[in-house]
Amino acid sequence: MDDYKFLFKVVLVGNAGVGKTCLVRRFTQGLFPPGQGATIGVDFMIKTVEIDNEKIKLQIWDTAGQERFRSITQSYYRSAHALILVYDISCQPTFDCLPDWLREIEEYASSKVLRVLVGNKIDRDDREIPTRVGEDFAQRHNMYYLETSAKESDNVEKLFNQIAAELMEQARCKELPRYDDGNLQNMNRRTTSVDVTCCGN
Ligand SMILES: Nc1nc2c(ncn2[C@@H]2O[C@H](COP(=O)(O)OP(=O)(O)OP(=O)(O)O)[C@@H](O)[C@H]2O)c(=O)[nH]1
Repeated sequence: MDDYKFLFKVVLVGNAGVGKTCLVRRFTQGLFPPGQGATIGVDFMIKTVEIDNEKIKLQIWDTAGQERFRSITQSYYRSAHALILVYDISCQPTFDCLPDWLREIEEYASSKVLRVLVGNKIDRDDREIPTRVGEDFAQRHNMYYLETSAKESDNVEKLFNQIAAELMEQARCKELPRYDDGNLQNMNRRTTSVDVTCCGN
């Protein structure tokens, strides 16, 4: 029996190879897939989480980073409740492309979408983008910020659970709650609500 109270759509975007598929697989299946091939078009997975005794179903859309799939992936932005923009902390070009991704998001996503910037692969010792630089970028663009490792499972549960909690709170209160545990940094209060699919209504 599919007894969830909320259904939220979360879409991951970002350059090819930054680890979007690995983040999704880590969260939904608890594994770090070996020899992960590039995503073709769009893929999706489901996971139900429980927050404050409420079941929240997350429909997680994993988009291809490769340019040639861009027209397909753009069509998935519109219905997203949250967008996770991923870069690789050990690969400067993936960070340099963030403004291009933001332009895409602005053009194709809802203005109400919850936007989260994620610096992935923090297990690597060849970091090129300091945490502070990622945080600054997120703050300037009104995004949450979190660093993760899909490989080591660092902050992956936290990323999706915080998004679920935040969206649920927005859906309930029609505005952002006070956010004081510091888990997702650079929080800027938003006063918008999201259109939420809620099976209880
Ligand atoms: N060290 C390390 N490697 C990672 C991590 N996440 C992903 N990778 C590696 O990065 C490569 C690309 O991972 P994917 O998850 O396929 O990247 P993607 O963003 O989905 O790529 P596209 O599907 O082409 O858009 C793979 O070789 C992964 O093993 C991580 O947290 N740490």
